[in-house]
Amino acid sequence: MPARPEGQATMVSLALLTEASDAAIVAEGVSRIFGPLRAIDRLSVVIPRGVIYGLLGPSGSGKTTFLRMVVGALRPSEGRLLIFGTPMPDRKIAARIGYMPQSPALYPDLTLRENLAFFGAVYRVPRQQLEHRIDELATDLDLLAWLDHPLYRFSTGMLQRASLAIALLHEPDLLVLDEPTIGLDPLLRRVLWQRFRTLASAGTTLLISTHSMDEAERCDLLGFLRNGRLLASDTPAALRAATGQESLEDAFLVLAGQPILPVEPAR
Ligand SMILES: Nc1ncnc2c1ncn2[C@@H]1O[C@H](COP(=O)(O)OP(=O)(O)OP(=O)(O)O)[C@@H](O)[C@H]1O
Repeated sequence: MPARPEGQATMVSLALLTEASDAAIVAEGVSRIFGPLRAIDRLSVVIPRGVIYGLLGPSGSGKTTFLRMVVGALRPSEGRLLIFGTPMPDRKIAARIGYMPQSPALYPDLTLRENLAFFGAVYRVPRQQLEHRIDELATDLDLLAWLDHPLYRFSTGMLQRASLAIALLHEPDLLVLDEPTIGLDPLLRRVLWQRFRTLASAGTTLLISTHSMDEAERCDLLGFLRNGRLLASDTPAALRAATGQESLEDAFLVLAGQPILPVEPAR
């Protein structure tokens, strides 16, 4: 009875095709090779639009390398990487992406307003919109009182928010954030995550790298990365269920083939 299985196969591949063609990010066997090192090793994933996708992995697992390929700053050594259906790197698509690198790339001697105006010109935000956008972002990110102060006077948390404001300036469709809340206090983390959720609800796709299990729990979808390989990619609940673990940390260890050591009771 070949007709039915064939029909089913067609339906499945059509479903995959539709999912992929509509996706924000499609990676097909993407690698990035530095000399003898495969920093990203044949990574395949489909990330739909309007979700928060977390990339979780230990230091050196390849998170930043993957993010840099997504924003077009690095070329894949192998495979295909499509953003909104277009192979990267591509200038037009890059203009639809907001990137917040791990260390804020800002001008410390300029005021926040001057930094925002500079990047606004780089992103070609129309002049008549720019002033309004600067005020809006400074209000949303609680930086209004600091708009005319130079950045060298800003705390770490304020710099993180300034960096996020710059990534959001041109209202990107895809926001790529490299450990955006590292070193921030819990209240500020919560504020930023509320902001991320609002953006996703409005249709923005967010790709966020993190070390933190607590943040991983807040993502719609999660990819576990280790030694450049994507070990699994699913919802946090599905990853826990598939591994039979209660915590994402233990789910990660199971998928990484590492032993789960008992936690020492507090003294
Ligand atoms: N330009 C480069 N040249 C050579 N090796 C590189 C380069 N960029 C990254 N690597 C190596 O690739 C591997 C992955 O690095 P990457 O920065 O992507 O990891 P990461 O998961 O983001 O780490 P962290 O959480 O510490 O930021 C590391 O071994 C790193 O040393």
